[in-house]
Amino acid sequence: MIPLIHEMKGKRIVIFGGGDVGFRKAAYFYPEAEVVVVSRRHLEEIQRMGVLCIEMDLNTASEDDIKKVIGDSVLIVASTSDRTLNNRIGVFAKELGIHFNNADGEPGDIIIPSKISGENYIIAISTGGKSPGMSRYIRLLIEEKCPNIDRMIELQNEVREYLKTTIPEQKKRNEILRKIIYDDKVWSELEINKDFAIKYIKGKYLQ
Ligand SMILES: C[C@@]1(CC(=O)O)c2cc3[nH]c(cc4nc(cc5[nH]c(cc(n2)[C@H]1CCC(=O)O)[C@@](C)(CC(=O)O)[C@@H]5CCC(=O)O)C(CC(=O)O)=C4CCC(=O)O)c(CCC(=O)O)c3CC(=O)O
Ligand SMILES: NC(=O)C1=CN([C@@H]2O[C@H](COP(=O)(O)OP(=O)(O)OC[C@H]3O[C@@H](n4cnc5c(N)ncnc54)[C@H](O)[C@@H]3O)[C@@H](O)[C@H]2O)C=CC1
Repeated sequence: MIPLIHEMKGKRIVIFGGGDVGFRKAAYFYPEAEVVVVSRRHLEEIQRMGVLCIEMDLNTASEDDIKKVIGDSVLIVASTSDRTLNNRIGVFAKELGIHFNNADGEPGDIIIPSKISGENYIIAISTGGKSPGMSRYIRLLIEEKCPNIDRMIELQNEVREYLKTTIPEQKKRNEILRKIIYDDKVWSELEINKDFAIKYIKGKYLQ
């Protein structure tokens, strides 16, 4: 499996199953994507979040009914509490050539990872389905150890642009930028705010 960052703006995603897991998956994609949740019952949290809720018993619904709600979606997620049903939806997805994620049952071709994101970055973590609990653990570890990633990226961007105008050798620029990332004092100043860190960097690295 290969991780990709996918533009989902305006794309339709259909989630089957409106329970806790369906809610988590819907919240993962909405509001960037258009999300439809098809289920016998929908949690109140799902009804309130602004996604389209379609009530349907998937045991009695015909193949046609199900394919109609799938429509021109780019991704189908099965998150009902019935494995056989999830797998059946997976078969339809394959027939229609649409990406498929299975919360429980035969794995589809898409895994939903743990995600850490800020304004300037996205980190996705997966264990290939072997231990979702570990994906969550690793996410919490990174969040705790690296709380100021966004600020460091902004700072690197500023210093980087400045260095391009003052130091012609790429290797030398690279060296300074790397030293800044590995300098604990930069991180502790960033914790207060970016201006403090810039002041420190100017004194130490940009003379
Ligand atoms: C394959 C996958 C399918 C998919 O794409 O959904 C899948 C499948 C299953 N998860 C199960 C259980 C748990 N899932 C979590 C948590 C998360 N699960 C997520 C993704 C995935 N889960 C995909 C693989 C991800 C990867 O590759 O690592 C996360 C990342 C994203 C999200 O779902 O939002 C989210 C963490 C978000 C975060 O906090 O960062 C916890 C932890 C907890 O809740 O504390 C537990 C209990 C502990 C445990 O089991 O580890 C079971 C039931 C097993 C059983 O019956 O016992 C199945 C079904 C099965 O395994 O058959
Ligand atoms: N991928 C993941 O991250 C995780 C997956 N799971 C698995 O995901 C599955 C769902 O878990 P929960 O959301 O907690 O269950 P839940 O019981 O809260 O929700 C199941 C939903 O499926 C709907 N549903 C069931 N049969 C239906 C039918 N015939 N027609 C229409 N709708 C139907 C129900 O109305 C309900 O909204 C479970 O099998 C669980 O083991 C559990 C934890 C994490």
